[in-house]
Formats: sequence, structure tokens, C-alpha cells
Amino acid sequence: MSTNSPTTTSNRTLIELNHLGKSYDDHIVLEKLNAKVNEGEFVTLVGTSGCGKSTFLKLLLGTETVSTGELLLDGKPISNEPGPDRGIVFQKYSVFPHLSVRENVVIGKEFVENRILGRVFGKKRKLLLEEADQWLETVGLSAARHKYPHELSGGMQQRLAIAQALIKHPRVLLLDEPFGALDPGIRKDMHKMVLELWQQHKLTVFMVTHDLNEGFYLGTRLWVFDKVRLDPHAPERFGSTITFDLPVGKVDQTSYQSIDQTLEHSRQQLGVC
Ligand SMILES: Nc1ncnc2c1ncn2[C@@H]1O[C@H](COP(=O)(O)OP(=O)(O)OP(=O)(O)O)[C@@H](O)[C@H]1O
Repeated sequence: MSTNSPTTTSNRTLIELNHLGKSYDDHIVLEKLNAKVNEGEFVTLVGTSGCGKSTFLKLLLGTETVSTGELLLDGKPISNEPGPDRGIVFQKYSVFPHLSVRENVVIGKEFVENRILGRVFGKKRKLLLEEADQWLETVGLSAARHKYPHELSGGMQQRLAIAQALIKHPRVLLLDEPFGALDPGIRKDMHKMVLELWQQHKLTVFMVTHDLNEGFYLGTRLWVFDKVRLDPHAPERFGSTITFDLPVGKVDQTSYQSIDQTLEHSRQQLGVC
């Protein structure tokens, strides 16, 4: 179970979900989500395929808007466009293939500094290149800074995507199955790096995973997304909600088995793997 000490967690609410719901036309994806997340928490999200985990991250990022209820950051509704206070890393294809590793990190910040041109020049650019190099060192990619993404392994590409997100100094880091495609050994290295970054930079993290063990190991808190109501004739009539909200340090073997069984039951009912 979790080996993380939530030393970076404060008592200050950063994110608040009040009766939050999200639908696409008649398809209800999420309904009645209620929770408060303090600054510095590491929330891991598990649930069956299609239950709305990525949709929830998109609401936090601001690329999707809530349909009902509220999603607040610092007590204010999250703006409906991505801002530098939130960074995201996807399972794949987060980086630009035509840019070098170094330029991939630089561009993350260039769009923040010059929203019209997406470029900065002169002394500003020199400083940005230096900062990019520092981030590449932090994620262990200094030696690859002049390479292109196709020359990197899957793990290196995810390190690059993390550097690209972190150069904007986000307060909230959103990770959508970032290690799902990686080999177990590489995943272990990535876990270590993410935990170090989370603690050093006092990030609030939301991470989607399909691996319950990974969720327990990394998080300080684990959410299970599931449907409490199911209409077999109209599966889109009801959405998922947070059915388990557990402080991970207090999770015991019985809770683990209970969540595992619940997920298995949902998988069978929904016919998804
Ligand atoms: N832009 C969209 N328009 C219509 N429906 C959408 C849209 N985005 C997502 N959905 C639907 O919302 C539901 C939830 O999708 P989402 O990707 O959030 O699930 P998930 O839990 O992340 O799944 P997975 O674990 O397979 O990645 C799916 O049925 C999907 O088809």
C-alpha cells in the first residue's frame, strides 16, 4: 500500500466539486460528484473503461465545461480554457514530433509568454532555453536535448511530456494514464520521478490509472469512478460518480479487495475490459 507521506499536503482547499455533472447531449457521463481536494494532495482515479475519468481531467484542464453543478479552483469556477496553472500529460502523443526535445520544452512556456506569436526572442529566449535545460536535467534528459521525439524511448517521451508541462510551473498536474504503455521496470523509475517532482514542487496531482496497485502506491487519496444506477436498456441514462474516496494511507487489504471486486463487477455489467 502507499509508501507516500503526504508531507506536502496543506489544509487549504484548492479544488472543489459541488454536485458536478457532465453530459454530451443525452449521454450522461458524470453525475453528482462532490469532493474537496487540498493543495498538495495526490489523487489517483480508477474506474472501468468509459466511466468518465479522462472527461473529468478535461474539465479540470478547461478544455471541457461542466454541464451541471460547479468545479472550483481557489473558490472560483475553472476558466473554460487551459491556463498555465494546470498542466497535463497524456498516455501518448503529448509532444510535438517536428520539434527537438529542447524546443518541445521551450514551446510549453513560449505560448504562455507570448500568446499571439507563440514565440519569444532575444534575452527572454536565452533565459527560456536555460530554464528548459534545467527541466531536462531534472527529468534526466540532458543528453538527449538535441534529439527528436521519434529517437526517444517511450519512457523518455513521457519524461519530456512531464518537463513540457512543468516548465509552466503549474499548481495542478493532470496525468492521464501516463505510464500505461511502459514496461514495468521503466514504470518503477517513472513512479520515483513523479513522487520526487510532486514533493519538491508542491504539486496537486490528479492521475488516471488502470492499475489499482499503481493507484494505491502513488496516491495519498484514491477515487473510484463508477455508476450507482444502471439501466441495461439505456446505459447512457446514468453517469458515473465517486463511489470510493479513500485516504490511501488508511487503506487495508479488505478495502483493496472490495474495490477490486466492485470494479470487476462493473466491468462485467458494462461489458468492458
Ligand atoms: N467529446 C465527446 N463527445 C461525446 N462523447 C464523449 C466525448 N468525450 C467523451 N465522450 C464519452 O464519454 C464517455 C467517457 O469517456 P472518457 O474518455 O472520459 O472515459 P474514461 O473513463 O477515461 O475511459 P478509458 O479508461 O477507456 O480511457 C465515453 O462514453 C465517451 O464516448
